[in-house]
Amino acid sequence: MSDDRVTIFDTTLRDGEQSPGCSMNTDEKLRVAEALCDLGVDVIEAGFPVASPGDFDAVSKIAERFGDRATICGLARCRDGDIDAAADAVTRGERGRVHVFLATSAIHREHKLRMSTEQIVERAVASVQRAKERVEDVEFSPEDAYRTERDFLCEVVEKAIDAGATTVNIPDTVGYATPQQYFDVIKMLKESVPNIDRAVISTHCHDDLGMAVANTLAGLEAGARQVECTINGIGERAGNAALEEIVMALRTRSDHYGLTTGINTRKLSPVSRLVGGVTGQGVPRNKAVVGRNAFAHASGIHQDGMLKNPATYEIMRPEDVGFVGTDLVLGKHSGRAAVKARLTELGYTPDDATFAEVFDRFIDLADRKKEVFDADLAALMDAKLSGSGSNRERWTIKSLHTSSGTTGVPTATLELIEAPAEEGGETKIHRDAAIGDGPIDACFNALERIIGIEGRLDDFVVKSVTRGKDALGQVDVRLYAGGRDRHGRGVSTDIIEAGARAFLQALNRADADRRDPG
Ligand SMILES: CC(=O)SCCNC(=O)CCNC(=O)[C@H](O)C(C)(C)COP(=O)(O)OP(=O)(O)OC[C@H]1O[C@@H](n2cnc3c(N)ncnc32)[C@H](O)[C@@H]1OP(=O)(O)O
Ligand SMILES: CC(C)C(=O)C(=O)O
Repeated sequence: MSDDRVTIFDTTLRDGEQSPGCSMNTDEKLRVAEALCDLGVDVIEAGFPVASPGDFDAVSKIAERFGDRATICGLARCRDGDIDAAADAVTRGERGRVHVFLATSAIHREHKLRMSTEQIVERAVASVQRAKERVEDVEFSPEDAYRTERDFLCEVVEKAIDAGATTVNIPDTVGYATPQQYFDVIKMLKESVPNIDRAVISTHCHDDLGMAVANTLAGLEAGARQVECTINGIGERAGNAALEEIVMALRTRSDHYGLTTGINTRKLSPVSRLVGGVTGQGVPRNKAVVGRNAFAHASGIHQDGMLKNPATYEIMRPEDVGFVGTDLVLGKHSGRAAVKARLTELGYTPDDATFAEVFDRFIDLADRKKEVFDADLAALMDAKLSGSGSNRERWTIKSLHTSSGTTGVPTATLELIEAPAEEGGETKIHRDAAIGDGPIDACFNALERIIGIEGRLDDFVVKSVTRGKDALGQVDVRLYAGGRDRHGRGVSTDIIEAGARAFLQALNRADADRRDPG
């Protein structure tokens, strides 16, 4: 491999699986392994074969089926049984790797392993040699390498390479290093270990302080050429470095890193969804690269920028990571540009006056609803278009208040704006209140009194435009008024308001005929 090509070692099926609640059965592991091959990872760490017969079976089957598409790796402690199990499983396929590890930091040596430094070196060397008898491709990890004394780390790494390790992995097992510190340790190994050129240096960073990806990238800058990572960053505790973030950082900032991978980035989002589904650990909306919000824009200024040139607010193209496209989410922070663009996409070409009115209704709706969907916007537009035909209706609602319940008389208090008949004329406000059989009936009675036209309600149909508790309700009314049948439509998250708007639209039509009978 050329010196600028980074080996992607995916450990979703091993370290990722160690994340609480993320364990996978053999079928699930096979599905993920196939997706990882399609994605183009170089090495799949498929499991820890000695851990259970099920894991042995999964690693063996993955090696059999996919060992010709990626190197399949099995993890082993420095114990003969572990190494033999890992070798037995991975050698079922064409390209197998055994990954042996042994902790080297003082705290792990003294409290967990209860071994001296001499014993550690001896056991590491013997284990690498045992693995080497079975496979050519052996990786060695000094667990908790970052917290290991530097001289001792150099010694273990050198001896592991002499024993046959072709990859030396430098784990920041507890996610303690900062990017600069991780850079320094990799650089130090490159400069101080005499035989380091005979092995690939690998990174394995945990995310306890949220620095796993930054540390991994720092490791690459210092000379590492393999990265261990997982889809969606799943793994022990806070997780591992996220594969999708590393790959897209290298690609997007190739000007800075000058490194490449063999990953087909268009598969990143599908693999992320697969792993999220199989593990039941969904991807947070704001997750970099693969989260639902990664290419979604909700604020008007950003939406306006995106419509003018996507490069204003996106540094990657959504299609390049497998998203259909940018999502301009309509809501209370949206501006005119985004709403107009969406209406055009939906096939509407409102004139300025119609758009101004629909935009006002949109903002009013967006204040009550988390997200305004296409169907909501279409309903606002349709309600407007099914109006009197003139751009501005003579009567519009300024405010509406109703009271109703199991006791007392339902009442409605309404304020209507009466638009001037001619340009430059005076706008008038009318107020009235009425009672009725229910709050909607009370609204209708108040509307009739203010406008001075009576209607006989023949039909009242209410339906929900979208789903959810805050869905927009649409009311269609048919009433006989001014000697004719009239239709009216109103939409609102409040069904009483939607009914009043529908009734008012029908009365506006009757009023237009009254004023202009011809
Ligand atoms: C940083 C990492 O991610 S390391 C990988 C972590 N992954 C796992 O643990 C995989 C799931 N684990 C398992 O299924 C089990 O723990 C097994 C099968 C590996 C071992 O199970 P058990 O034999 O019951 O041992 P247990 O888990 O209780 O303790 C671990 C033992 O391994 C020893 N050990 C830990 N790491 C190593 C190592 N790299 N090499 C040799 N021995 C080790 C511990 O000192 C301890 O030994 P002890 O029992 O003599 O005190
Ligand atoms: C086994 C090693 C590589 C590991 O997972 C760690 O140190 O975090």
